[in-house]
Parts: sequence; structure tokens; C-alpha cells
Amino acid sequence: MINFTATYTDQYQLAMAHVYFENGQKDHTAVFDYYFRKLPFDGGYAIFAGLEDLLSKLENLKFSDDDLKYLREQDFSEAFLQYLKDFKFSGKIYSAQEGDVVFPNRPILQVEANIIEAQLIETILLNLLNFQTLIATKASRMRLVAGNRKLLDFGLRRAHGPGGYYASRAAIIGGFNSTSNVVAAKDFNIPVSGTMAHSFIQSYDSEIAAFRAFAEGRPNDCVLLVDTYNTLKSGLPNAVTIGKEMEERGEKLMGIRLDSGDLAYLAKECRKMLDEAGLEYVKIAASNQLDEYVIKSLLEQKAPIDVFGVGTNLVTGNPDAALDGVYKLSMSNNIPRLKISESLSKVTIPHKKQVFRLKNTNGELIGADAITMREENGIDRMYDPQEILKSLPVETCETEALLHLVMEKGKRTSQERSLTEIAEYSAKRLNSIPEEYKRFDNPHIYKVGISKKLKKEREMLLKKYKV
Ligand SMILES: Nc1ncnc2c1ncn2[C@@H]1O[C@H](COP(=O)(O)OP(=O)(O)OP(=O)(O)O)[C@@H](O)[C@H]1O
Ligand SMILES: O=P(O)(O)OC[C@H]1O[C@H](OP(=O)(O)OP(=O)(O)O)[C@H](O)[C@@H]1O
Ligand SMILES: O=C(O)c1cccnc1
Repeated sequence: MINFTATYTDQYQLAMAHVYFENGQKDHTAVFDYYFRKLPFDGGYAIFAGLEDLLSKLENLKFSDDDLKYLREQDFSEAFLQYLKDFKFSGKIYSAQEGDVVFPNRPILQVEANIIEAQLIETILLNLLNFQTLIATKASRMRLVAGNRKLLDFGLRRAHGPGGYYASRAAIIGGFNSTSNVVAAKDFNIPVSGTMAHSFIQSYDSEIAAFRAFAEGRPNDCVLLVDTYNTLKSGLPNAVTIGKEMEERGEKLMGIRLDSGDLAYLAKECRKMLDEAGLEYVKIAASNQLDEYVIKSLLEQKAPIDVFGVGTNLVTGNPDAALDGVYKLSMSNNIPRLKISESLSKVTIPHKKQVFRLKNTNGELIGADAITMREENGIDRMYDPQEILKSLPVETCETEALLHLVMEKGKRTSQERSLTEIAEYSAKRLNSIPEEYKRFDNPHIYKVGISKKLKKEREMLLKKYKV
């Protein structure tokens, strides 16, 4: 595993920090916002993931002796290297809760720290949050269509290198039940599960001999892969024989797995044959390049599949290579700052901020999050940050503040939440979002607006900096 020390950063962060240090600006303060601009998978929402992981790493972030030795060979002053020797993150973080449903162009997290610390944690923050949010979102789309059927993560072998470790964590947040990834299961306390490979069957002289050996060796989690030679003529009949042998020993065959061919047709035929043999309890698992669309289609075809094993399309976030999450400066030394762009959608929002989820008086979501200055009390109208003529009256809405203080003086403000707690919270939050935002085709666009005060501040700064 990679050693997460403070060199898990981009060189330009160190170069900028060096300059701040040499210019006597090391105690200048900064506020940065984390947000993304485009929802992945052309979907209507994203699931925020990676926060607990990030906080743990920030609590322990420092430059090792080895790091300092390496940096000494680069172009940094001795005084700066001495500063880095004692570096630790001692700032504040306000954040959405991990697992929450989030939308584009609104802060998900805000960092307040001295400028060097805030800058040096940018890369690790983006690296952890962007990837896990992408994968948790992908996983949640499969959970939406799979109903209460089991979803297993099979992705480690297809993942982008060690990214598979974090993909397995994020998959659980999105609603997967277990993983085949042993190291992630061990480290994150995830249920581990697995079946068998084709090689196991090939390595015996006959399929039935392989099945028998496995059933005898693993009677408690025996899932037989039935498609190595011929699913309906060989694999399934052999699995039935083994199932019956296990019954005679007072054991139960847990399942069979299909990994090729027409999964709906084969699952229906296998279910019939298993039921006719009195093996109604034997589960049917399916795998082979599954994703949310194939799972949805299989279930629409009424395929009697109990368990879906998903690898490639889960852990690579296919077809989206990355979440475009960014980290933008919104205040420097208590002065609000702005980044100008030709496109209003890319003009940043200055100030320390709060984000509110808006609900009607019955407590139902109205499909909008409002961004205010942090100290503002309530909001009566929210304004579209991009289309200046659009606004929405919200004075009668109930509001839920979404950004919470999660780190102060570089330490968590509350106990680390377990992955199970995060996954349960995420399911609850996703459940509260109306269906229109969750459909795959042309989902409703969730509204994000800014308060009048923030709008005015932004316009003032736009005037000041626009050339
Ligand atoms: N009934 C079905 N409806 C929709 N999609 C299906 C159905 N059955 C299988 N699929 C999906 O169709 C794709 C089939 O891919 P492919 O043709 O490579 O598989 P295959 O026929 O099993 O070949 P191989 O033996 O090389 O794995 C997979 O993504 C699979 O999950
Ligand atoms: O299709 P994915 O969603 O990526 O799921 C993972 C795949 O990995 C395994 O195949 P592989 O050919 O690597 O090994 P095997 O010989 O055990 O089938 C498994 O049988 C799945 O087909
Ligand atoms: O346990 C399995 O069946 C498994 C694990 C990893 C990849 N494919 C399948």
C-alpha cells in the first residue's frame, strides 16, 4: 500500500508553499471550497464518499525523514525544510456528511487553515474524495435497480491498480453487500465473500470431481461455477448431483454462478432444474460485465437471479473516467476572493458558506439546495448563480444545514463513523430524494441557488476584478 505522507501531493503545492513561507505569509489564512461541476453517468445525483478516510489521513499527515531527505535534493530552502519537518494540518473542516446525496456547484466541504496547510492538503483531498464519490455513485445506481438482491464487488483485478482498495470501500457506501477484496474487507470491516474460478474446474479431470472437492472442502460457502463446459447440459446437472450429496451429509449447497451466455434465459432454466430437484434454497448468482443497465434489463426479463457480482464497470466508474471535483479559494486572509471565467458557471462563489437543503412544510424535499454566507440567518429567495434572471421564493421552506464542523485544530470533532453507519445513512438520504432525480434517462435537474447577500457580494467582486 502507498504510504500516505505529506508528499502525497503535487509539486506545485510545495512550490507555492515555499514562496508563501519565504515571503512571510505562512500565517495568512485561506478558505477553500470542494465541489464538482458535472454529475457522473448523466445521472441526477451523486453520493459523497471518502470523508472519514480523508480525516484519518489528515490527522496523521506529516513529512517523513525520507520525504525530507528527498525534498532536500529539490530546490527548497533549509528554513522551509525545517518548517516542513514540523508540518501538520491544524485547520478546520466543515463538510457534508459522508454518504449524503450531493449535487453540482455547491460546496460539499470547506477547509479553513493557514494558506500553506490548506494548499498542501488539496491533492490528497481531491484524490480521495473524487474517486470514492464516483464509485459510491456508480454502486448506488446498481443498488437502485437491484432492489433487495445481493450485490457483490468483484472488481479488484480490473481496478486501476491500488484504486481497487478504495473502490471496495466506496461500493459499500453506495449499497453493495460484500466484496471479494480481502485486504479492503479486513481494513474496512466489510463482509467478504467469494465463489470459485474457472481454473479450479479446469484443473480437475472432470467438472463433477472439481465440484465434489470444493463442496467437501468448503461446505459452508459452496457456490459452484456452472458455465465452464456447458451450463445446462453439464454444469447444472452436476451441481444438482453435488447439492443432493451435500443434503445427505446434512449440508446445503449455497448457490451456483452463471458467468456467460444469456443470463436471463440460463437463470430461468437453472431455477427450474434446481426447483424440480428440490433444491429451491440454492441461490443463483450471475456475473459477466454487469452494470446498472444490464442488471435492470435482467430483472425486467424476470431473471430469477439472487446475487449479482460486479467488477469492471463498478470499480472503474465506467463510462466516466473521473469525477471533476475541484478545490477553489474563496477567501484569503479574511478577504473574499473570486476566480473569473468566461463562463458564469465557472466563476467561483466567495466567502465562508453554509448550504441548506430545502423542504416544504410537510418535510418533503423541494429539489433545491441553497448556498448562503455562513453567518446568514435563513433565506427568503434563492438566485440561480448562472442565469441571473432566475430566482425562487423559499421563505416558507424548512431548512436543513448540510455543512458540519468535522475537524478543528487538525482533529476530528466527533468519533469516526463506521462504514455500516455511513452506508445506512446514505440509503436513508437517497430514499428521501424523489424518484425523478434517480431515473437514468433525463433525470430532473436538482436546483442549486445562492442567497441575495451572496449574489450581491459576488457581483461586487466580479465588477472589481473584471478587466
Ligand atoms: N439476458 C440478457 N439481457 C441483457 N444483457 C445480457 C443478458 N445476458 C447477458 N447479458 C450481458 O451481455 C453481455 C454479453 O457479453 P459477451 O457476449 O461478451 O458474453 P458471453 O456471451 O458470455 O461471452 P464470453 O463467453 O466470452 O464471456 C454481458 O455484459 C452480459 O452481462
Ligand atoms: O466481468 P466483471 O464485472 O469485470 O466481473 C469480474 C469477472 O472476473 C472474473 O472473470 P475472470 O475471467 O477474470 O476469472 P475467472 O476465470 O475466474 O472467470 C469473474 O468470473 C467475472 O466474470
Ligand atoms: O468470488 C468470485 O466469484 C469472484 C471474485 C473475483 C472476481 N470474479 C469472481
